[in-house]
Amino acid sequence: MTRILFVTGTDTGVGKTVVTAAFAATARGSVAVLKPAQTGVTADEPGDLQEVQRLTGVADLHEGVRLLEPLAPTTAGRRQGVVLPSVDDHARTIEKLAVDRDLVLVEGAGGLLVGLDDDGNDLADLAARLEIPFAFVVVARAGLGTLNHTGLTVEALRARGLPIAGLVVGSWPAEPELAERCNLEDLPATTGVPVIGRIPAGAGELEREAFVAAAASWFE
Ligand SMILES: Nc1ncnc2c1ncn2[C@@H]1O[C@H](COP(=O)(O)OP(=O)(O)OP(=O)(O)O)[C@@H](O)[C@H]1O
Ligand SMILES: C[C@H](N)[C@H](N)CCCCCC(=O)O
Ligand SMILES: [Mg+2]
Repeated sequence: MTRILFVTGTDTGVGKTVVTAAFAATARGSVAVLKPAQTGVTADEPGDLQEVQRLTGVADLHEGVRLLEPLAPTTAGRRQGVVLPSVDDHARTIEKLAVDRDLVLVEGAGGLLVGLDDDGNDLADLAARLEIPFAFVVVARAGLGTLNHTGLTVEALRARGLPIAGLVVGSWPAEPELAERCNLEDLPATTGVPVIGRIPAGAGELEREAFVAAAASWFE
C-alpha cells in the first residue's frame, strides 16, 4: 500500500527538506515528492525539490506553485498577484500520485498552520481532505525551546485527529557536550510521540552518494 507522509515542522528552517530527502533516500520502491507551495526562489533557482533531487537522485518531483519572495505562501502570492492552487488541487495531486507510487512525501511550507491557499487552508486542512491513509512526521529542532514548539505542533495535529508517525530531529549536534544538553528523552516524554530519526548536523552538505549511503542509519 502506498505510504503518504506529510513532513511538517515546528518552524521554517528546521530541516524539513533534509528530512524529506532522508525519507526519499531510504524508501523501498518508487517515491514521489510534492511541495505544494515553494516560496523564496526565482524560476531558475533550485527550490526544496531540487535540493531533494541533489541529495538523493529522486526525480519524481511536483511543485504546486513557486513564488518569489521568502514569505508565507499566502503573503507572497498576494504581493505577487498570483492565485494559489487550492488544497483540494493538492489533495487530488497526492491521490493521483498514490495510484502507482510506493511512497508520496509532502513537504509543507514553514510550520503546520501556515496557509497554503487563498482560503487560508493549511497542511492540516490538506491532509484532512485525503480519502486515503496518511501520517505526519514532525521535524523538530534539537536545542532549547524545542519541547514547547514540538508539543504545540503535536497538540495541533492531535486536535485535528491527524495521525503522527513520529518526530525527527532535523539537525543533531555532533559535539557530545551540545548533544547531551538536548534532552532527547524529554521530547517523547512531553509529546507522547517517539523520536524516529535524528539527522546529523552537516548532512545537508553531503554529496549524494554519501547522503544516500548514510540515510538509513539516521532512523531508529
Ligand atoms: N542536518 C542538516 N545538515 C546540514 N544542514 C542542514 C541540516 N538541517 C538543516 N540544514 C540546513 O538548514 C537550512 C534550513 O533547512 P531546511 O531547508 O531543510 O529547512 P526547512 O524546514 O525545509 O525550511 P522551509 O520551511 O523553508 O522549507 C538549510 O540551509 C539546510 O541546508
Ligand atoms: C521562506 C521560508 N523559507 C519558507 N519557504 C516559508 C516559511 C513561511 C513561514 C510563515 C510563518 O510561520 O510566519
Ligand atoms: Mg524546506
